[in-house]
Order: sequence, then structure tokens, then C-alpha cells
Amino acid sequence: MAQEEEILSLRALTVERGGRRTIDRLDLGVRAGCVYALLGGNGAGKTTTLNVFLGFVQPAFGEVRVAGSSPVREAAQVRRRLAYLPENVALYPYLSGVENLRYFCTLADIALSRTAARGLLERAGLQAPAHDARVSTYSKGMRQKVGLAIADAKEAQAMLLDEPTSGLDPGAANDFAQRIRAAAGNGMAVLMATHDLFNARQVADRIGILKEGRLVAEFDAHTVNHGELEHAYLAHTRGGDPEAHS
Ligand SMILES: Nc1ncnc2c1ncn2[C@@H]1O[C@H](COP(=O)(O)OP(=O)(O)OP(=O)(O)O)[C@@H](O)[C@H]1O
Repeated sequence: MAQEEEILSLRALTVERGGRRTIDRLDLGVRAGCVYALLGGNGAGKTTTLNVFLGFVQPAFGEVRVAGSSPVREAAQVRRRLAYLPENVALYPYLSGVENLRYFCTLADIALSRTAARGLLERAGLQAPAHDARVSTYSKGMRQKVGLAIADAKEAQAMLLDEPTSGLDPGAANDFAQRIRAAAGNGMAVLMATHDLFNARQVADRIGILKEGRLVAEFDAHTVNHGELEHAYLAHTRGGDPEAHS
């Protein structure tokens, strides 16, 4: 697949932090309409990879593109095209869902009426009675829905998710999975860092395992079975040779 068709693209990405190479010649691509799940143990480099797309971490070498733009040289374009849901979506606790959504849209130069904001929250799955409640009363799943509504309002082409299902109960995780699939169905490219193998198989099209900043295994999420994925994941997160665990 040509690089131009990839909305999120890394070529030979290398990141050095504190004199150490934390991402090592990483190639990765996510096309429109696809969900890529990045698995890996603690410190494997998942969050660093997301931070490179966001422009928070600069590569030492290699190429990074978001819909063809460089987060280093074209930060404004990248911000417009990219939505980011961190592990805990940061919102203003004393503002309501509607007020948060309108405020974050203003920052992105999007004027949103209260009615339009309600429509977007509804579409993201946030029930009407919660729209005017303070966000401090929201669960993690409800805050994520505001995050999805912001992405929808921006008409983002790509979305980055960091540990989206940690701390969600199975029902909320399943609901979130369906919403991510729906976003991909509308053409969004989604990159998700996770430890949740079940969710990765449920949501993703491709799954990659990162170890010490290198992609050590990749799977088609539609055909890999749970045992096979778990075996590879445990082998690589224990720091061992995958064959040693067969
Ligand atoms: N600000 C920083 N300065 C120096 N090194 C860092 C910094 N942030 C992360 N690192 C190092 O980069 C490597 C990758 O860390 P990263 O947080 O990307 O891993 P991760 O896969 O997201 O881990 P986790 O699952 O624990 O969130 C680690 O060795 C970490 O110690």
C-alpha cells in the first residue's frame, strides 16, 4: 500500500530520549477506515509513538505523517486532522458536557450551537440527561463520549487512543468498541495503544506488538485467534523468545 494512502504513517521512526533509543526504525501505517492496535509491555514505546504523531516528541530520524502533513513542520494542519483520546480524557470538571464540547470546538475554530452540540453528544452515545450535568459527575466512558463528539465535530481524519478500555466495565468497553468501529466505518484511521488483547481483537483490523521500540510481530485481527495472540504478547512482554513459550 502506497504511503500516500495511509492517513497515519511512520517510516523508519527513531526516537532518542535520555541518550537512549526508545523507538528504533519503526514502520507503521494506518489507512482510512482501519483500526490498528499497538500492543506491548510497559515501556515498549506505545505512548511515545502516539506522542510523535501529536508533535509532542520529535523524531531523531525518520518520517511522520498525518494525512500527508508533518507534525513537526505543519503542526496546525495536523491538529485540525487529528483527534486524541488519552487514557483519561481531560475536560473542565465544572462545565457540562455541552459546555466542554462547545469550548473545545471554539479552540478548533468551530462555532457550535447548543443544539448542534447536543446532537453530536447524542450521536456519541451520551444520554440526554447527562448533557447539562457537570463533567465531574461523569464516568470514564462518559468522558470518552465527549472526546468522540469533539472528534466528530472536528471531522478528524485520524484518531489516537491511549489505553481506551482500562477501567471500563465490560459493557462500557463493548459499547466503546462499537463506537470506534463506527468511526472507522465513516473513514477514520484509528491507532490505539492498549494492553487489552480482547479489545484489540474486537476492534482492530491489524494488531502489532511493540518491544523496545521495534515492531516484533503483526497480525490480521480478523484471523488471529486469542491463544495465538496471547502467546505472542506474553512472549514479547516477558522479554523472552516467542519460540520458548510454544
Ligand atoms: N520523558 C521521557 N524522557 C526519557 N525517557 C522517556 C520519557 N518518556 C518515556 N521514556 C522512556 O521511553 C520508553 C518508552 O516509554 P513509553 O511510555 O512510550 O512506553 P509504553 O509502551 O507507552 O508503556 P506503558 O504501557 O507503561 O504506558 C521507556 O523506556 C521510557 O522509560
